[in-house]
Amino acid sequence: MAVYTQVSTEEMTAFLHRYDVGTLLSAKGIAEGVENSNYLIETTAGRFILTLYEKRVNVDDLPFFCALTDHLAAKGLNIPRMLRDRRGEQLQTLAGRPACLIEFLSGVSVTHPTPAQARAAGGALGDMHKALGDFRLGRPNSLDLAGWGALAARCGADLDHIQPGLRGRVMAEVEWLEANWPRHLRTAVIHADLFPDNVLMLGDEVSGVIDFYFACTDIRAWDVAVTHAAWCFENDGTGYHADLGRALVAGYDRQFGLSTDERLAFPILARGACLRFLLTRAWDWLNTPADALVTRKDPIAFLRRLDFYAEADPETLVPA
Ligand SMILES: Nc1ncnc2c1ncn2[C@@H]1O[C@H](COP(=O)(O)OP(=O)(O)OP(=O)(O)O)[C@@H](O)[C@H]1O
Ligand SMILES: N[C@@H](CCO)C(=O)O
Repeated sequence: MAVYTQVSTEEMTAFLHRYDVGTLLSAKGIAEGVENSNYLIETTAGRFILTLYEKRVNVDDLPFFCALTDHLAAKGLNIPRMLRDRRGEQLQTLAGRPACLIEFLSGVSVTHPTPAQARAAGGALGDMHKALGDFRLGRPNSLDLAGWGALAARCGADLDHIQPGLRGRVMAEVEWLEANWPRHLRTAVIHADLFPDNVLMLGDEVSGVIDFYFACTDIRAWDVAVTHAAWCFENDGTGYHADLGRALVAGYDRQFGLSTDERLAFPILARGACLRFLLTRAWDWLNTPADALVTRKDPIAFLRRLDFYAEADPETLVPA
């Protein structure tokens, strides 16, 4: 359960008084998520999400995330806005943490997507990339190729405690990606973490995209590769579902589209995506405090995906 920071009822009540959102009826910690503390708040005016930003979110980046979500919501996409208090402020401090009150969107995250749902997710990603065409801000990706190398070095020999031989495999992959990374591809602002748990769905429709806290400027097609790796396998990384892969890319192509160069580089981008999640999960696996109410995610599930992409043929994976 991702509640790292406990907020007392008194603190919560005083916090809500800054906004025009009625009075507190209930506040429950949300079990899903690993990065931030999230509460579902019910007031006399409706439902809201309260997020307290933890470890990986840099407070200096919060204005970028506010501007990004405002931009996408203004374009009519189903993106929850970070609400403004009576003084017009979006960013707050609560229980000693940076915090935001966020619009609640209906919908559920799917655990076993159907091809129709994967197509809708690909379409939502394409819509986002289209809507970001005129977004002028940027944010460097701290979890890019250089960041993966640095994180791998910080995990060091402890990687072998997760699985014998993992350190050597990871270091070889970092080296291979450094030699082969498609640096010529177009960059843009991307979501960079579009896992099924960050997409809210009603039936086969996307009712919301959440969790923009890894959004950054990087290779745009890498966002498609991250989404592909997140949506098209069993949770443990076994069993690639080609029907989901085809549907997701078709949904994306319909709304935005991959170039020939992006298709050719897709397995390399996907290997980079797998390494990114393998490493952040490995770091969390090795460093999550014993008293944190959070379920650690399995790094090896992304090693299995990496093995798949290392053998994959771009023509089959993302046919034109
Ligand atoms: N705006 C929203 N409307 C409805 N539900 C939301 C909203 N924001 C978050 N949630 C719920 O809270 C859960 C956790 O949110 P979120 O994924 O942002 O947390 P996180 O700790 O940043 O997660 P992650 O591990 O995916 O990075 C989501 O799975 C969803 O159920
Ligand atoms: N979506 C990520 C967590 C956020 O980095 C994962 O499943 O590992």
